[in-house]
Amino acid sequence: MKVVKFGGSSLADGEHFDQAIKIITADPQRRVIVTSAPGKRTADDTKVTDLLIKYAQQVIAGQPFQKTVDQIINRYTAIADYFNVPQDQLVPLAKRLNELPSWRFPNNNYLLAAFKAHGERLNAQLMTIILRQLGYEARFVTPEQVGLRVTGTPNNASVTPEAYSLLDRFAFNDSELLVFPGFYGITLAGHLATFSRGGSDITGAILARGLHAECYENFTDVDAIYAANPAVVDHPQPIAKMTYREMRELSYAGFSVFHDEALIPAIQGNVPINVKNTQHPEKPGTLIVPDKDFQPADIVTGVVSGKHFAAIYLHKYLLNKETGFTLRILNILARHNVSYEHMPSGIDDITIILDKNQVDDQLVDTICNEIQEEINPDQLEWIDNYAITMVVGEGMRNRIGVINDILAPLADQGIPVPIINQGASRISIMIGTYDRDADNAVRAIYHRFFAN
Ligand SMILES: Nc1ncnc2c1ncn2[C@@H]1O[C@H](COP(=O)(O)OP(=O)(O)O)[C@@H](O)[C@H]1O
Ligand SMILES: N[C@@H](CC(=O)OP(=O)(O)O)C(=O)O
Repeated sequence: MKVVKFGGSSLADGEHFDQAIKIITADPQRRVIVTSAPGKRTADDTKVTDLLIKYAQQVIAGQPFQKTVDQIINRYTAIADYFNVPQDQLVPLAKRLNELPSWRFPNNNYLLAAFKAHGERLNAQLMTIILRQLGYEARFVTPEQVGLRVTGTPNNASVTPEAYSLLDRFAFNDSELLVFPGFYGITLAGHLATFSRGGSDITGAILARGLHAECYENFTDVDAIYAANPAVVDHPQPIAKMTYREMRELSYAGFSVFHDEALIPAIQGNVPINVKNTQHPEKPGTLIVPDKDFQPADIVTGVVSGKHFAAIYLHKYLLNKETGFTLRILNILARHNVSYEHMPSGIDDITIILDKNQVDDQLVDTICNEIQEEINPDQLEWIDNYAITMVVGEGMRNRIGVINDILAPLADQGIPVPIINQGASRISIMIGTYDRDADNAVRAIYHRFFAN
């Protein structure tokens, strides 16, 4: 059995639905289908998830929202019309969307999550209606019904171990297609909570593990995962095969094509992932497999840059002699619920790199004030313009001199490298640059390793 997830770009309109249904029905192994919310139809279109966020914000602010609701309903109606679905079949979907403001939520974060979840929920319902109308035995299944329990914050949830024991007990028959909404689960108190943005990939992976799929097919809008983001490098080389670890490092650092957290259930369940293009399903796409099933042909598999980083830099003489110094700084971060990404250090210096989406200006000031007061460093800086470039490849493991091949093209281009972190992972090297240089750094490194 295969779990098949379609991204928002693959379910944006009737034609894309039609193509997705051709893919689903072409292979009898494709039995579990995960839907995203309708994505952008054109470059300047708005994703349904973003319309739902607008709807939630208007409700919270007490502003008029009917225009936004109509815009959302129109997206589903346009898809239904493509398949001549009778109007009355959409009435329950529109009713539910209209009723959301009357639901009770513990706070506005839960409200936002529940609104967002409906993009995928209504799309899964619509997909079920269309499949049935076309004569297939299809069942709409919700996270509530299978026990997809989550914890954490309502808009950044994580699956619980209990969800897997509940999924294990979920029964379905050989002839039916199951259609699940992606992106959300149910909290222990019974509220809807979403994963972080792009999180339908996570639902697909949870179901692939929980229902013991032989493969998780992730359909998107590119022929493969490329060795560099196609928005940065012209016609980058497709990656035929890579390991879970490589993909996790690459997606975390910026390969938005597959969510980094979606790798975890696949790793735990040992389920291979195949990323494929909805428009070209005959192409092999990219296969993501356990380390043991992979022999690297190249030194580097991918190069990626993320610009959403900042750093706290501290200098203090005899830092190396002080016990508990790092612990005290990390405690300050932990008090404010801030995690860190990398922490290169020297005898008198330490740089703590973090995802700056976690902090606002006020929190930066609070954290820096607390560090100054508790640690009293000789120098303390908040560096806001870091970008992190990750060079990733299982093939780097036992190679000597890879770092030279990475740094030489950067030096040729006059790109300064304030930070390097090598050794923490055997399959990646982190290069810190200033954000203005990030894309050039990716291009320079890519061309050095993939010139031919
Ligand atoms: N290395 C990469 N290889 C392929 N696509 C990438 C890469 N890095 C970023 N992307 C982007 O990811 C997009 C697909 O991801 P996403 O928009 O989340 O798709 P979906 O709507 O299918 O979930 C591609 O259109 C491409 O712009
Ligand atoms: N619709 C959600 C979740 C998701 O995974 O979407 P997509 O498959 O279009 O990346 C979002 O936009 O974040």
